[in-house]
Amino acid sequence: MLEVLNLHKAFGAHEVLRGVDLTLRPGTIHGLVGANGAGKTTLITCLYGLEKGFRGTVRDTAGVPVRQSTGLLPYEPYFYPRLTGREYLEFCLQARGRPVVDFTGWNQLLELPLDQYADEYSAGMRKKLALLALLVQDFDYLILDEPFNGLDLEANLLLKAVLKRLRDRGTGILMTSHLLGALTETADEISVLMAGRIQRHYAAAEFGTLEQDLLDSLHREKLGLLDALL
Ligand SMILES: Nc1ncnc2c1ncn2[C@@H]1O[C@H](COP(=O)(O)OP(=O)(O)OP(=O)(O)O)[C@@H](O)[C@H]1O
Repeated sequence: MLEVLNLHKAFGAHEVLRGVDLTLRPGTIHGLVGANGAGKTTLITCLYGLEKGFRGTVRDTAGVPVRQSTGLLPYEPYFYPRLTGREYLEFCLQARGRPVVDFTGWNQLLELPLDQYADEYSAGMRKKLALLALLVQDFDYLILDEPFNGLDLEANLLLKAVLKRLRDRGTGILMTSHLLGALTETADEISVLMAGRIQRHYAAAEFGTLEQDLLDSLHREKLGLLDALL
């Protein structure tokens, strides 16, 4: 299980995370929602060890380093210039000391031009390539920052099916999304990050309440303001 306990992170005087507790169990899809700037990406980068200077505990309870057991899909995947899609995939595998496998099967699904330079891909193709690099490896956990963003309709549908299958095979998946429908269709639980903490945690049976809660707060705060403007 991946475990985050009492996580605090500040950028200068700005306290972004103020005691976040979160767990990611194997065979579970855990959705993370929160407003723009709530700290979702910060939480993920702390969890993955890309951010320094945080307080609190971040660990895989199996005693394995998180980066070893876990694959990360960053919000904006980065590719080195003059590396083809295929070379990028090979690089990802070799960097982890894994044998280079045949990408044909997975790429029949994603249909990427693997022999073109990855830094010349469109935004959606870049996201697909970064996903492909995770799918060809066998991670215990996946952390996906906005995985549906930029994907075309077919890839969106495909990704939902892939995530459910991985979950059923035991992978633990933490993902952020602003598309509530994508989360409620796939996730087993959803946490809401607000004011630096997990304000509420919803089990699948309570997802209807989550939508209603968000709608209620929107009606109360923003739609009231809109009434005054239009
Ligand atoms: N390197 C940084 N230096 C200073 N402030 C930062 C840095 N990274 C993030 N922040 C701030 O931390 C806060 C949380 O940012 P973060 O990217 O984690 O939010 P988010 O929930 O992922 O937002 P979004 O939904 O827009 O992607 C924001 O106020 C942001 O400006």
